[in-house]
Amino acid sequence: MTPGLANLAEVPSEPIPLSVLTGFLGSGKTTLLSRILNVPDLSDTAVLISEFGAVALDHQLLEAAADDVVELPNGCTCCAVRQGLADAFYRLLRSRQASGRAPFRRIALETSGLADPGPTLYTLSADSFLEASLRLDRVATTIDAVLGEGTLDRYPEAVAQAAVADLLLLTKSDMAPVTDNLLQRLASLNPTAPIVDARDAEASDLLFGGAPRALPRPRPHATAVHAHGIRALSVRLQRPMSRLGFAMALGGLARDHGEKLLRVKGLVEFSDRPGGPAAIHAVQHTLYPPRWLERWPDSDRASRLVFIVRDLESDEILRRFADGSPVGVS
Ligand SMILES: Nc1nc2c(ncn2[C@@H]2O[C@H](COP(=O)(O)OP(=O)(O)OP(=O)(O)O)[C@@H](O)[C@H]2O)c(=O)[nH]1
Repeated sequence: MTPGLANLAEVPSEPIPLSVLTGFLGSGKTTLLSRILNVPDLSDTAVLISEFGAVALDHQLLEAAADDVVELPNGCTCCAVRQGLADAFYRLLRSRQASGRAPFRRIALETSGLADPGPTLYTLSADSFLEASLRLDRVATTIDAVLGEGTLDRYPEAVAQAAVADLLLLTKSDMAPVTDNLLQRLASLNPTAPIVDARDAEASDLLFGGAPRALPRPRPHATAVHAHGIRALSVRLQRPMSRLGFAMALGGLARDHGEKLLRVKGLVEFSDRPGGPAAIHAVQHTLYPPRWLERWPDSDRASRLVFIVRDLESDEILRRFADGSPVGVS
């Protein structure tokens, strides 16, 4: 953060819902965002747009009146540009406070089409002011119904975007029917996110608050093999692990193989923490604090994890979680 910016901004009394809209280049993010922002109930939404390339156009292409639009040119939201993202949030919140108006009711962040959302989420969780001021509503990822499969084959960025999503939004289904293969692929990459045909859904539910009607999920495929040596391994733990045992297993994996561990996501119950399961997230070397859930989201009560890895053997993962009697499907 730029020195001094924190002093000029106050934490709002209620955290502001923030949703991140990500998805590969040209997959329909800006088009969808325009549709969402045109919903009257979603007025007073601030928008941050992070665009790849020196010439930023998306804010001009956004055919909607957002309350405030901040453009982050050249915004591959990774590495050094992360600081720009934190500063942009500060500026947005501070200028609103300076205007004397109540805080924004919500904020939408459109990432660049090449961004790995992991570092973006890290930026938000690593800054205490932003963490207190914002509440992550969801990460929604647009998937092009026409080009999606090929894009997932060719671009690890697209795989990371799909894996990190809380909601997968299929776009362009007016151009071609959504194929079973694409659904299968998405279900394997991300076993928890509902898959929604954006065309059929209420725009007001897509990014904030509501839960849009999802398509039936196909069963994850037993052989989800991806290009570039990237593949997904689903692991079910048959016995609850202790928090320490789990932290050592996942932490050791991230320490020794972080660059091969593109994404870990899961729902895990611990032997020494009764109550609901924890949502587990890791991106490469970064492990996020577990988010405790009050209850399991569906009838499946098994602890389960998905590892998206590059050139990492399943056995190397499974042996670390031996205390949980893991069963892996890749
Ligand atoms: N037919 C059809 N075209 C769409 C749909 N969504 C987006 N498009 C078109 O696809 C093109 C790219 O859409 P954008 O919304 O700019 O995609 P984006 O993901 O914001 O693109 P980047 O900012 O480059 O990453 C535009 O020509 C849109 O009009 C859709 O659901 N149906």
